[in-house]
Amino acid sequence: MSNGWGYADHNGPEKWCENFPIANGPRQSPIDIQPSGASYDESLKPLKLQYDPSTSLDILNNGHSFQVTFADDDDSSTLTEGPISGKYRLKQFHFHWGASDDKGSEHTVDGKCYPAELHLVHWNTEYPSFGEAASKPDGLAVVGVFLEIGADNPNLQKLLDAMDAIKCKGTQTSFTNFDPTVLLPESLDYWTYLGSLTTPPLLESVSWIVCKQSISVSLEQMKKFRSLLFTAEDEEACCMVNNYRPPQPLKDREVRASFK
Ligand SMILES: Cc1ccn(O)c(=O)c1
Ligand SMILES: [Zn+2]
Repeated sequence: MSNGWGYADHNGPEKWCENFPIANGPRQSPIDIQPSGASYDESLKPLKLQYDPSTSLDILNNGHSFQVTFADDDDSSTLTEGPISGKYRLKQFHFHWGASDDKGSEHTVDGKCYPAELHLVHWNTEYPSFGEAASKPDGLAVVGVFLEIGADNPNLQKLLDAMDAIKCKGTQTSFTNFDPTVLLPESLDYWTYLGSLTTPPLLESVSWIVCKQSISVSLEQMKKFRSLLFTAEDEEACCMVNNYRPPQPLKDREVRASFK
């Protein structure tokens, strides 16, 4: 396809259903989380995130976001407990953000948008690979963390410093010895529901785990996110902003809370 999917009017979220009809499926993401409609489930366990910094490999501009990819050939970096059963391996994390501070997150809370949202993507080791897991209803688990405008967040700085090397689509650079734990909020209280990838192919294989507490990002740091480009070096430059899918219908799903 000449113009693959993206976030512009001609290839953005409103058009994805043309090539990915599951876009109108029963368990699509993101959603608007309404805390008053979420049911506290005392059987939900605390999240257990055990990451080994030596598994971080590189940082890449893939033309939709920037992502840090991890070695996932053993159980060095895993998510267990929480709402899931079994063990899920960390594959990558990436962000979604807006052109201005009033939008950018994918999930919203009672309609509130955050300027950005972090996704930590894990796959179920019941299956042989990420690719296999991505097509199974319990194949993936993504931890979402909201970013809120506030104080400069020193834990984002290593990511921001790498951005000059990945300005254009298709560029990547080594990104080693990074522990994603530093990106998590103090409290790991969460909402959880069954959903999908928020980008094509929009597969309905994700157990979503959205943290109630946000982490901070400064206005200057957000400007750095917005300095990335959707486009390759030899194309007309287009700023990487508004790379988020809006909330989708909840349909016949419940959202559970790990906290009262
Ligand atoms: C696997 C996957 C792909 C895209 N996005 O946005 C996600 O959050 C997770
Ligand atoms: Zn995402």
